Amino acid sequence: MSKAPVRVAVTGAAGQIGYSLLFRIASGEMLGKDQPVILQLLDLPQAQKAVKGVMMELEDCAFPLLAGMIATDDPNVAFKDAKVALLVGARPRGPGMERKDLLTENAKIFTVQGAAIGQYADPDCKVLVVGNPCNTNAYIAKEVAQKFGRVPAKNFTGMLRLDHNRALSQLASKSGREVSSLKNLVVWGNHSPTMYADYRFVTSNGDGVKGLINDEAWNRDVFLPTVGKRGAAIIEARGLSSAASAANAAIDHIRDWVLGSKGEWVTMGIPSDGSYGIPEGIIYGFPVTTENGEYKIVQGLEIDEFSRERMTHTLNELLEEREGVKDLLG
Ligand SMILES: NC(=O)c1ccc[n+]([C@@H]2O[C@H](COP(=O)([O-])OP(=O)(O)OC[C@H]3O[C@@H](n4cnc5c(N)ncnc54)[C@H](O)[C@@H]3O)[C@@H](O)[C@H]2O)c1
Ligand SMILES: O=C(O)C[C@H](O)C(=O)O
Repeated sequence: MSKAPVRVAVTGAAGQIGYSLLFRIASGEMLGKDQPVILQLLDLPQAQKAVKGVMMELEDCAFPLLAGMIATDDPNVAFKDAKVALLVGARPRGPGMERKDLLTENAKIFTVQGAAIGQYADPDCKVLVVGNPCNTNAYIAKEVAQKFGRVPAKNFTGMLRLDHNRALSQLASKSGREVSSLKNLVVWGNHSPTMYADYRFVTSNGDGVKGLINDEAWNRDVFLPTVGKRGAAIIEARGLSSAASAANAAIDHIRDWVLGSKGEWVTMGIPSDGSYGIPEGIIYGFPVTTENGEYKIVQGLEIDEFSRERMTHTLNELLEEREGVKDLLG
């Protein structure tokens, strides 16, 4: 017997990431090739015509798993009974802008959407915030949703997976090992240039990759800046922020959360439970494994002095961002 369809809400459906994301969700790449989906597409009133165009194209793909679609400019409608919510819609960064320039501009969107999720989404709705600054936007949505006591705080996550994937590719090319052979990477902290891509535990077919690379200066002077500033490099090159790779990371994040990471570490921005000295509630990139729709932080990793310094630096940025939005949260 075929499975009941799952409602997936996607905001910013008319945008660049939306255009890369929706077709992959409808083809079963996110929730599995046997899982029908109903897409609930949210965008601004002025973007509704473009959303209709995307829906026409989705129709023209005749995806067997696409069991229905709606388009709306009302968050209360978009999130109704959603089991997965991808919060993509927000203004992207342009050339020369830092992510924190977007903070107050985009923050208001996430108070409204947090309230809608808190009231109308499925109580087990898994929420991924992609719109930047995504950690703090996820924090806002989580805090607002908690006022309604339905969707738990742990279900609100931010996207660090693009940074994780970027770091994997850099490590594969430096070490000469296949990307698929690399295990146990962590990206700690904020999705911003302060993130700390920590490859101390990475192995490839049983070999330690740090030992294979054996170049501490490369870590500090090439690897960390390349991963941290990759978003800006793409904006510089394309004139637009990353879209297909961001959509790909969103698919990876939700797929692993829902279907399991099979023992492998993945990075998710999640509300801290106090692990590794990160204050509770802050949305911070942690290494997790996932099983049965739940994530668990990988515990017991040694934090050396360099790592602690980097983890504190990215945490401080998140604390500053939290301070910047505290008035919005009342
Ligand atoms: N976390 C990450 O790794 C990552 C990576 C890439 C991009 N991003 C971010 O994702 C966001 C979207 O990027 P994009 O390139 O698709 O942008 P885009 O400008 O192409 O599309 C954004 C869409 O969101 C819509 N929108 C704006 N406000 C909205 C609201 N209140 N409700 C619903 N929809 C709304 C716009 O109308 C537009 O259709 C940006 O904030 C960007 O910085 C994050
Ligand atoms: O860097 C940006 O502003 C876009 C996105 O967050 C990215 O990392 O590509």
